[in-house]
Amino acid sequence: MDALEKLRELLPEEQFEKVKAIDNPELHAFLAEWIEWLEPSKVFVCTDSEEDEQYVRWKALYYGEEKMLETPNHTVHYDNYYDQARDKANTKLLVPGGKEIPFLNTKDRDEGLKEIRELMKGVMKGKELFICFFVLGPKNSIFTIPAVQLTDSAYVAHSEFILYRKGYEEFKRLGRNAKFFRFVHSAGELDERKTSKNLDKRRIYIDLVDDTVYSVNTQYGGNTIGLKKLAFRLTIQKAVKEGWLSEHMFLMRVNGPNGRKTYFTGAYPSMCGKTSTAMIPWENIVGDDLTFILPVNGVARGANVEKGVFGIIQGVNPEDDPIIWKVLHSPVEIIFSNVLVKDGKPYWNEMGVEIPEEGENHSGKWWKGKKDKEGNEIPPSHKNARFTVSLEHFPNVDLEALENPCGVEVGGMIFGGRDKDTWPPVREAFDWKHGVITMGASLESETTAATLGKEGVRAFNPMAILDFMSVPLGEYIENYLRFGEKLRKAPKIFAVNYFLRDENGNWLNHKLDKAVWLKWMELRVHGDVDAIETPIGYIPKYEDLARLFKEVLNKDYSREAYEKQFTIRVPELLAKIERIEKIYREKVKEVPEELFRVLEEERKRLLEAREKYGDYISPFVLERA
Ligand SMILES: Nc1nc2c(ncn2[C@@H]2O[C@H](COP(=O)(O)OP(=O)(O)O)[C@@H](O)[C@H]2O)c(=O)[nH]1
Ligand SMILES: C=C(OP(=O)(O)O)C(=O)O
Ligand SMILES: [Mn+2]
Repeated sequence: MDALEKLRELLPEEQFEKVKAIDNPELHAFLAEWIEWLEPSKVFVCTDSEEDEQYVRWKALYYGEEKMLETPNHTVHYDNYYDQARDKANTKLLVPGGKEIPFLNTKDRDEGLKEIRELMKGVMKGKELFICFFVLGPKNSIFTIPAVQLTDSAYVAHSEFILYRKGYEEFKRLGRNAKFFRFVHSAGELDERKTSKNLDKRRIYIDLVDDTVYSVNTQYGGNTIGLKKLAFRLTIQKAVKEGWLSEHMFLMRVNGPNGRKTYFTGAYPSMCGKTSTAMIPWENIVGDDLTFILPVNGVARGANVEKGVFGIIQGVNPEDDPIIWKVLHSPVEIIFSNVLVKDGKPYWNEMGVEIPEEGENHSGKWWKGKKDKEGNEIPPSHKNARFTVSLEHFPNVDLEALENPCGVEVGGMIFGGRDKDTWPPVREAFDWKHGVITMGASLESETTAATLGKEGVRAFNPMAILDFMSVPLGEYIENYLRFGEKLRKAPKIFAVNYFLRDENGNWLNHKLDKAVWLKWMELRVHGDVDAIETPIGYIPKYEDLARLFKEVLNKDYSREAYEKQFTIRVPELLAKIERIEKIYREKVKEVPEELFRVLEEERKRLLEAREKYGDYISPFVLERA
């Protein structure tokens, strides 16, 4: 029987007509196979209509995966107490023969498919299956990738409507030509709080052969929202094959002198400042998490893969994040997840206002001092609690850039992570290759609550992308290096570090200091200010930063603060090169030879500088040199 005939049997008339309207036999075969396998009691196919979106929103409430809050259009969703972050151990790339690839968590494809299919057999009995169509990147553009999501979680489908552009009409338009991604998700059996119950059987399997990702027995967005971190594995592979970049980067506009607009991308690991950088009130956000960068006529052009934000809520306060704060307190559509709720109002850690001493949170009924099974005190909200909201609601969104089918020209690319003692707050690479190798490929960052496991451990995390890497690292870096050669004028590369600490563990910078580094980088992209040459790149001159601190933050910036922050820390920098080199020599395969050459040159420059000036070199000393 052909797939369409089978679908006619499986679906009620009205739903069948919606899938039939898409002329794509491959899609029909995929849907027929999985509807039969999952055995849902009900199927709903979402078109791009407002009614269908409304239906999904309503179902999230009806099935109890979300609850209404006091403010209209606000809801709260809870994930299981032990399902609050990405599960790295159970996220696997399915590759034929189960080939081991350094740093990637692989599994034999046949075995993996067998296991996940068994876990999903009949898993939707008694549940409703939502079939949704979206696109990655702006519609009908050089960036567009269509995707279909199957899920029994109305919360997941609802989140996707907020975060991605609708794609039903796009599927209709593309017909048989659509090469599309597929996501199959089931939250599995739910407990009385409507959270996934069988966490021991939580699996996220990425089939790189069929561009399909399966996810089961989990609800946390990072594990389930197909178009976000699941699709990311597929797009990295695609980009490396086709010679472009798919990156874990924000995309933002920094406003220069006389109305000049310069676009920056920034790659920092999860929980290391992408959203809070892209949200700086006087600049403009285009995206906060995922960016596609294509070479177009010798220019790097970037576009946001998404149209919304799945942001970390802890620490959002009216002073540092006035725009997010305001949006979170306005009646636009928002899903709060894993926050504290009391009398219909959401609360979160470090929000800068008083928090009730009891209510409901990710642990169920909560009171101050409550402990979990492990004996740890449970804070009001989870560290990785989030808000989900469309970018259109932000007054600082650059809508033109967001929707431009050709994206925007990328002027600068930034790399950064949680580093307490090595990198200065901001510096510029000598050139593309130097930046890609000593900043991107050498990135390390302390682990955070965005993934399950121990926090605060310094970990190798090249381009902030290691958790999502789906090709051998050597190939990925090779593609990066070659990408720069396709450009007439490559973007400037910078590295930032917001997380320097002093001997007592205190931060050396305020959360908003990053706004000054951005203005400096914008000036550097256009050659408007000089800089100090150091062994590791160019750093700002004191005078320029002092002026910018005054102009941007109305703050005095002392010579002492500058000297402390921008001192070149030779021992730490040399130790880092050792670590990085060792990893690439011993663990990664087929590393481009130039990586070792560029690291060696950097080491030499550091050793020579140490000869002349000692271990800790003041920027003032280097300026005079
Ligand atoms: N100390 C310090 N913390 C920051 C800074 N920027 C962001 N954070 C915190 O880091 C966490 C993650 O930030 P976020 O921008 O959401 O990270 P993302 O996951 O990369 O988007 C939040 O708790 C922020 O409050 C900073 O400049 N300094
Ligand atoms: C969604 C995530 O992204 P980020 O923390 O980078 O915003 C995640 O890490 O699960
Ligand atoms: Mn973020």
